[in-house]
Amino acid sequence: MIRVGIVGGTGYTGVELLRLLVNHPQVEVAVITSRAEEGVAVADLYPSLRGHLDLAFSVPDVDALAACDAVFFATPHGVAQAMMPSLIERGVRVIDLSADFRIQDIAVWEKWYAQAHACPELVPQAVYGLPEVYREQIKTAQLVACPGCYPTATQLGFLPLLENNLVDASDLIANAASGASGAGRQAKVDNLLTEVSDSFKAYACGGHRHLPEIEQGLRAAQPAGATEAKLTFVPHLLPMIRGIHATLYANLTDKSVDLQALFEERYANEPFVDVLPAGSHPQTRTVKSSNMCRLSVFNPQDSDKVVVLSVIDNLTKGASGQAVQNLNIMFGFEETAGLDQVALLP
Ligand SMILES: NC(=O)C1=CN([C@@H]2O[C@H](COP(=O)(O)OP(=O)(O)OC[C@H]3O[C@@H](n4cnc5c(N)ncnc54)[C@H](OP(=O)(O)O)[C@@H]3O)[C@@H](O)[C@H]2O)C=CC1
Ligand SMILES: CC(=O)N[C@@H](CCC(=O)OP(=O)(O)O)C(=O)O
Repeated sequence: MIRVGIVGGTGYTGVELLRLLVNHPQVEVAVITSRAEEGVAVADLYPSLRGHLDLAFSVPDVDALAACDAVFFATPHGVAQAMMPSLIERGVRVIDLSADFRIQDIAVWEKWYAQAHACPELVPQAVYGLPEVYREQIKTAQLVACPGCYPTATQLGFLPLLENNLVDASDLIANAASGASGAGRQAKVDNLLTEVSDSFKAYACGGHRHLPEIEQGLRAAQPAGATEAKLTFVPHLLPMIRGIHATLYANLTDKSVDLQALFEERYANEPFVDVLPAGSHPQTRTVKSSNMCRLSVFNPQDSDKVVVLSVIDNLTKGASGQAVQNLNIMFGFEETAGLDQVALLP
């Protein structure tokens, strides 16, 4: 049994972590922080957890967190980097759900997040928490930077094509649509029911902060000498609570490959990636509240285009579920421990 702490327990990813961890056989949630809700019982704020967790929110305290085996940060960007040196120094293993340690080039991070990075010296030791690529490094990592939600759906869809240099990497396109919980729990007019429901829009078409993260991951997957991956990424807001649907496009440079077999073989041993039978279209509701990514691959009209469809739950495989998957890998637990929920349907 390990003791874990969660910094930032009142947001959507915080409560999603709790939903998963209260059923984890090897984890005790020992500390959960909120400055605004200090002293409030978790089950009073989130009655869904009544009977599952007898713990109150406390203000973040380094000594209390350092007494844990692992600490999750489910906080806005900028928070984890400020507390990280004192936890790392004291030997705690940290899983950061925010963007603080995802991007290796500090200048790129500072440009997209419009702030100075508080501890650039720890960035090189952060392991990017996409188990389908970095499982071996995650096993021994002290600091894991969990991928963003759009980057998870997009990278899993493009990886088999880029790893095998089968497409023109200089012209990749991702149209991805997210449910409103992707924007977090803070009340914003843009996310009111009356604003989101019964409508559909693109946003951040001129540039979204997940673009450099996705390109970094895609480039790392390419074989030496391949044309550098460049992506046009357009996020959209869907009138639903959870889920991401990414539609990915690329031009094939090698048409001789059996795309269905390629994808099936790439993910054959992955517990949380499901390649659907040829011709199937994945739906977000088939992954809702589960840690699965479901993919399908098409070569429409036998053209030179490949289209990949990729769905995840932004709060589970896109955030807290993937964070628990990383915890399991780091501590040598069964990778699926606490994560075997079947999607909620309808
Ligand atoms: N929503 C999603 O689908 C996804 C979110 N993420 C990322 O996960 C992180 C958490 O997102 P989300 O769950 O939406 O929650 P929020 O970003 O709304 O963060 C909420 C939590 O952080 C705490 N917090 C805020 N500021 C500070 C601070 N300065 N020091 C300590 N604690 C602080 C808040 O508690 P209090 O202020 O009371 O202390 C609250 O519990 C973000 O970085 C987000 O980008 C990643 C993937 C997907
Ligand atoms: C719908 C919506 O607003 N989505 C958010 C996703 C951000 C997110 O979750 O950011 P990280 O994964 O980097 O933490 C957005 O586009 O800003």
